[in-house]
Amino acid sequence: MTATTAYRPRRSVLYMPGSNERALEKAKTLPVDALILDLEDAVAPDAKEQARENACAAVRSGDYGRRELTIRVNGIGTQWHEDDLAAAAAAGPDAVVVPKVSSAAEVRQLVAALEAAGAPEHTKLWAMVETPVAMLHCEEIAAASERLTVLVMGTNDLAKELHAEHVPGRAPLLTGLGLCLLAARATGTVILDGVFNDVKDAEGFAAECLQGRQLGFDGKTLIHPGQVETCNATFAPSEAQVEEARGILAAWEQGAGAGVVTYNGRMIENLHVETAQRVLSTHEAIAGL
Ligand SMILES: CC(C)(COP(=O)(O)OP(=O)(O)OC[C@H]1O[C@@H](n2cnc3c(N)ncnc32)[C@H](O)[C@@H]1OP(=O)(O)O)[C@@H](O)C(=O)NCCC(=O)NCCSC(=O)C[C@H](O)C(=O)O
Ligand SMILES: [Mg+2]
Repeated sequence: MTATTAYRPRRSVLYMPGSNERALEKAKTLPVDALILDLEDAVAPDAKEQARENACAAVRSGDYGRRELTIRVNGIGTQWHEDDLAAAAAAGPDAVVVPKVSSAAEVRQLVAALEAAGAPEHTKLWAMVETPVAMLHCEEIAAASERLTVLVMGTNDLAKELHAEHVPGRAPLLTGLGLCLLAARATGTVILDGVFNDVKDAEGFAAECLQGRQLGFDGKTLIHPGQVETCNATFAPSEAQVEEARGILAAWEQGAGAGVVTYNGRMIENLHVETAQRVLSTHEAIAGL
């Protein structure tokens, strides 16, 4: 397994249309870990250029504080892609998010284009995986470049491509989600769950956040400010998890040198200690925000 870089909280990652100036303004006040200023599906064709200008101006403004700021460009092969990519690279966001990436060759092409456009070193590539072909090549995609740091699930496109339905529990999508999770963990890449479309269904949203965390996602992409709080709480270790992690580490230290100890009657080996350390470093990173 590739070494994972230092943990940065990406519990809540909110999309907003680059054309929606009110949303761009509101985002400055929201407790999100990251923002995706969208130029793709949320923006009508006649608003694409204005959205591009707004998104690049937002990045240059420096007004978004600790929030990671990214721009989602239109996909490879669209009439807007090259101009979007060049403008985003020049603005220098934390990442350029590219939809519908389907191969390692595309990742290398995108990285070369970012470099040719003079993107600063800190501007990473986030690849959206949202088609069957991407699911089947996800490990190669994730491993194709060190500049690619995050995989983002596109569950609306995936459902469309599969001819699947959006149902509670997401059974039709689980194979694709699982393949991408395997690829992310095998390559040390961060992975974000897809969006939940019904902004009024708080219960359904909470259930899907919990499922995403249990599956192993690092965070979830969102479409509405009303989804942020639940998402942040779900993707942070709970007090009980933090207490348990501390207890495991204490039990391990007391058993100094033993290959196995018990905590609350359960077997603890070094792999459980690593999980406990990860829980605590996640907790500390979130507390430090
Ligand atoms: C879904 C929405 C269209 C709903 O909009 P609206 O009905 O206007 O929401 P509200 O009236 O409840 O809004 C209340 C206030 O919050 C602000 N707001 C709303 N949404 C956002 C947002 N995303 N970011 C920031 N601020 C937001 C409103 O401006 C109101 O502010 P105020 O008046 O000052 O109180 C809308 O939420 C929306 O457009 N969401 C984002 C849609 C989007 O970006 N979609 C693209 C990504 S999803 C996707 O495609 C993933 C993937 O590719 C896949 O395939 O799955
Ligand atoms: Mg999509």
